[in-house]
Amino acid sequence: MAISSPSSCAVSIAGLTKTYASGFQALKRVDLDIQQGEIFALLGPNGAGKTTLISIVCGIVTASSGTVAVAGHDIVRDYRVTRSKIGLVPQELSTDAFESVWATVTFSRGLFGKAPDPARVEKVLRDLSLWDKRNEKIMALSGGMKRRVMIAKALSHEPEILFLDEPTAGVDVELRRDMWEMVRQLRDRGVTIILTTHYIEEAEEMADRIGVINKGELILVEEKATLMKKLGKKQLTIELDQPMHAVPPELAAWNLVLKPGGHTLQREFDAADTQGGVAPLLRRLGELGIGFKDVNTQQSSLEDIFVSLVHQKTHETVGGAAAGAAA
Ligand SMILES: Nc1ncnc2c1ncn2[C@@H]1O[C@H](COP(=O)(O)OP(=O)(O)OP(=O)(O)O)[C@@H](O)[C@H]1O
Repeated sequence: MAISSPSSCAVSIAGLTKTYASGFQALKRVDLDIQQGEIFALLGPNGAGKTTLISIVCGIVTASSGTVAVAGHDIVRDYRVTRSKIGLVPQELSTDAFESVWATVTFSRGLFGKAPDPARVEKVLRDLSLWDKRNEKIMALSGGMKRRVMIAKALSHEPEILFLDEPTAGVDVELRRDMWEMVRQLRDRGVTIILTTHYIEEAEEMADRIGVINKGELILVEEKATLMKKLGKKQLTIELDQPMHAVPPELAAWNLVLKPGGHTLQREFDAADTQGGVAPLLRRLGELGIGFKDVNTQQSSLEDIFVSLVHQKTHETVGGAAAGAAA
């Protein structure tokens, strides 16, 4: 039976908690809706609960409380339906080393009760540049190729939702780019993508929306562009012709910082403030006869934002105690 949730929701998570048998609480009342066709990146430090969250949605780990619906179907009551809609590329490469690429991907499709479809398997292998390797045993493949096989397995039954747990951990730059391209193509075909990553650059490059999880709590969910705008900072740097001893009082309104040596003035402002008062400041410098050689602005990256968010939260909640306790 379908749960009443907006039809555009690929995954709807409500009040989800998980306490492992050890007594460790890995998830604390997580609420999250993932829209159909979006790329959602889940960021968080080691041990934050990302894999636990994904594993619950995929039916590998049982929740302690709360509900999850996949395309409107409850993952416990309608587990057959929900599992057939999901593909999971796990963090660890786990597949039969002695099987051929072709056999293992074909077998994965069968696991979901889908009729054999060699044309479909061929397409998946070709899309992932694995076609030439189809008859090779998995153990003979490089780490990057094995990772592609894991993706091929996850796609073999044509899932609507693909979970990628650390898809590019330990892969080289070229394969990472290829995988990003492949993920975008899947999204363009309507597949919803949920990925976890430690590479903030990956989230910055790919995600439509970003969720940040820390110590089992979802501390933020935001459109990437909004997040960068809202929390991002810009820094204006002015390289002076002549060093100065102090910021002239006429420039007080701009809160400039004079760097040691007196050659550089800096000003930080919100990224949402597109002007940042730069033009009036430069005009004022001209009026005061202060010459400059160079002016540049830098925007903080998602990485800066992420680090400051998690750092801030850690200090708020545990008063500076060490994060990421061992299992
Ligand atoms: N089976 C288990 N029993 C007890 N604790 C567990 C179990 N599995 C995970 N944990 C703990 O739950 C917490 C969250 O783990 P999880 O693997 O979900 O984190 P993660 O965000 O995916 O981390 P990483 O980025 O390191 O993969 C960790 O502290 C982990 O040690």
